[in-house]
Amino acid sequence: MSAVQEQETKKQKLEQEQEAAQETVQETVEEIEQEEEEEGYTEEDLKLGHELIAAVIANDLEKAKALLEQDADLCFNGDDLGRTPLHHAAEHGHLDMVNWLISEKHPYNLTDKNEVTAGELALKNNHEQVYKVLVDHGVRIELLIRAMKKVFGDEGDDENAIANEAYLSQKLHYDDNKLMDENNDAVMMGWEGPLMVEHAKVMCPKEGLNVINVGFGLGLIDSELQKYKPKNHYIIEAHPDVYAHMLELGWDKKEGVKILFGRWQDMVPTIDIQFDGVFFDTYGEFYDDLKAFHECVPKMLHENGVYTWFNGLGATNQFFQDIYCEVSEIDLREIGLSTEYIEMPISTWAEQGVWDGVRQKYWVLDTYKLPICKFLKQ
Ligand SMILES: C[S@@+](CC[C@H](N)C(=O)[O-])C[C@H]1O[C@@H](n2cnc3c(N)ncnc32)[C@H](O)[C@@H]1O
Repeated sequence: MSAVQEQETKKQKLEQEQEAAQETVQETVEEIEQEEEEEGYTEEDLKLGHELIAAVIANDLEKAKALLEQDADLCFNGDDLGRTPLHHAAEHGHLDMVNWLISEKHPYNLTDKNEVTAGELALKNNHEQVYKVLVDHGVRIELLIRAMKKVFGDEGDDENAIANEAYLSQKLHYDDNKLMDENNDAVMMGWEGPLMVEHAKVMCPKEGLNVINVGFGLGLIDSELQKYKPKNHYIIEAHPDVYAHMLELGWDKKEGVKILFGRWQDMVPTIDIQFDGVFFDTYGEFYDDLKAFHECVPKMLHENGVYTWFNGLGATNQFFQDIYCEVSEIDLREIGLSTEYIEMPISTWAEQGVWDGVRQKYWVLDTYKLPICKFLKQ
């Protein structure tokens, strides 16, 4: 067989495999949709479901296995709180039961009627080992989903760009130390001030450095960075209202400051200097955008420089935050950067009246995990 023929055969085989895999995914999606359509449980389902929950609470693995064989719903959530077997196993700290449930493909991320995850129940009840198993499993699943998206393609990229464009075309307003969008969602809030002080400190520990901030918002981090008299202080900002606000405040006239007005996706490729400190904090973007920015960093960062980013990953759920922080660390390691999370207490978000007039609270955690990324040592 010639090399060309061999390649063609391989290509055909690959195409067949991809088609078969796509069909399997399609079938699974259809099955899930059908299950979702079927409303409520039959009496038999309820009986088996409650028995399964009882077996899980009693840590009776054999009984639980037998019930599953009799077709009990692995994710039965018919109790008052809408908690699944994994919630109950995690709450009671039954490690073997947790391991069995996830081995049976119980999703790790189901929430109850109060948006509580199994992981949070393990954490709240100090079941450290169970919590670690759940976090590790969550990380594995997220990486697997990532790998599948790579193989089968992901429409997410286009959707992300559309969401960011939609944000950028909205009218914004500054209001009482907040930057708000048209829907009264907060783009940036003053309670984040202490976080910005720390980010500035780690990326710009002395005077005369080259620094860049992506996303001006309230200008909190930029005001902090100015205190260290940077030699070059680049700021990328894409929203016309924010840009106009920056000009009103005279940011374009500050010594060393260079404003790049546009999306970072378009501005970063135009930059021809390297930075001692890089900070990233945008809005109307998703994890894939953050990851795409991570990938730009090795070109922008001086060999001894520090890269840090606003860590709002899973910020309304400690369990999800711990999973996404690990996923991010893995993503960053893949592009040659180490990550250390410095934990700092944060309480300003919980002060009286902070969220008044804000449609959706985007933060509930008492600890902030501030990421410090550097080039991995060879
Ligand atoms: C959360 S605020 C930044 C707050 C800032 N760290 C501070 O200390 O005040 C996010 C900013 O990113 C800007 N932004 C959103 N998408 C952007 C993009 N693709 N490129 C550049 N800036 C963007 C927003 O307009 C907004 O000003």
